[in-house]
Amino acid sequence: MFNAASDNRNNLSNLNDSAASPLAGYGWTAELDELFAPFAMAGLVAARIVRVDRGQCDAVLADPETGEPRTVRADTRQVGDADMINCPCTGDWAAVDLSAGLPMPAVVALLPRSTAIIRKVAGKRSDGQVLAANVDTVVVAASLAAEPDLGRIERFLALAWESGAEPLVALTKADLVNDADFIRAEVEAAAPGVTVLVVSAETGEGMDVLRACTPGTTAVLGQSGVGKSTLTNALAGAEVMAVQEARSGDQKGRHTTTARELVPLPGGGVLIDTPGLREVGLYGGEGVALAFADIEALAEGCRFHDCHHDSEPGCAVRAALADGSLPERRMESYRKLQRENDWIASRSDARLASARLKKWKTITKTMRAAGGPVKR
Ligand SMILES: Nc1nc2c(ncn2[C@@H]2O[C@H](COP(=O)(O)OP(=O)(O)OP(=O)(O)O)[C@@H](O)[C@H]2O)c(=O)[nH]1
Ligand SMILES: [Zn+2]
Repeated sequence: MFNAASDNRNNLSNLNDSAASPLAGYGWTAELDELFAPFAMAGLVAARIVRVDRGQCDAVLADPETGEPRTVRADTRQVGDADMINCPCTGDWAAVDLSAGLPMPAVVALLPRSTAIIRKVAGKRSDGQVLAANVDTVVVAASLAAEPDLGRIERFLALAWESGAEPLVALTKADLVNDADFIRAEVEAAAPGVTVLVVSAETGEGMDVLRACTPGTTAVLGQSGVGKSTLTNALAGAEVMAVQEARSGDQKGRHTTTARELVPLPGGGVLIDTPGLREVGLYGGEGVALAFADIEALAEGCRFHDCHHDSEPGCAVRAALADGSLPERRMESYRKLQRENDWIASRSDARLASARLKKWKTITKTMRAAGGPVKR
């Protein structure tokens, strides 16, 4: 006899198959096939989160009826978490319950992330916030139309390295300057091990190389007005993101992108456009060391392995500063970001300790209410 339920499950597992999956264009992989298998068995559907709002999200999934990618609005309250880092975000892979009877589809689980771009939230608090998940390449966009802010680029790169994704710098609006190569060399010195591309969405310069450098999932980070949305539109070959109206003079304009959006690209891969970030606080980790790999390598040559590069004899870092091969500006930037990282690390310890204390208090309270630990 025809068994609708098992037939439906077969369909679902076919749809979730990496190569055949309609979500292949959204970054679905064989590894995700495996991770998702238990959820597929439970009749849940795999989806990629395109954007999040309060308690809800837009997620793209393979429609079980048509097999075509479809965007659904889904409730995310079941996967909400007190720690913002664990909350759903753009780029997350999710298990969605499409069962009839629910007021709307619901996200019931998030799959483990391969990478995550995390910043410290703005202001004095030390909490982390995920900007995008499961990203392969982070494009740090900076405009050639203004003096390059190397410190800011270094900060974005530290964040990018820390995410686990591959960083890349795109210097935008090349059509507005004549000395792009000079600026590129300056930026390259502040970005060891990172490809620095010169692009113009206006003339198309460098866009093919950028396209070739960004397979899989790419997130674009950068200040407001550097042309992130324009890049996204150029790569998507369509007006998917609203672009600012040019403001005369500074080429900066007002803030337009308000949400992180995941956009499929015609040649494969997806792009996550992010709103221009005013504050990009670091959230600890190895990102700073990776972004300043040149200084870390110099420090290997210091006489003392715990050299602070202050007044110790035989300091290779100070020697490089003295002969000019390491710019003072870069050294100061390194120290500043390191201090920031240390501060966040001390705060995380404090936070963990207080969370543990709270948990302990609840346990003791429960035990007391129950008449103390059971004695045998
Ligand atoms: N000449 C020139 N102008 C560009 C280029 N790319 C972007 N612009 C202009 O720069 C301005 C800002 O572009 P957006 O793409 O909105 O910048 P954004 O980084 O997305 O800004 P937010 O959404 O606020 O974060 C707009 O007026 C664009 O037309 C380019 O390659 N050449
Ligand atoms: Zn030293």
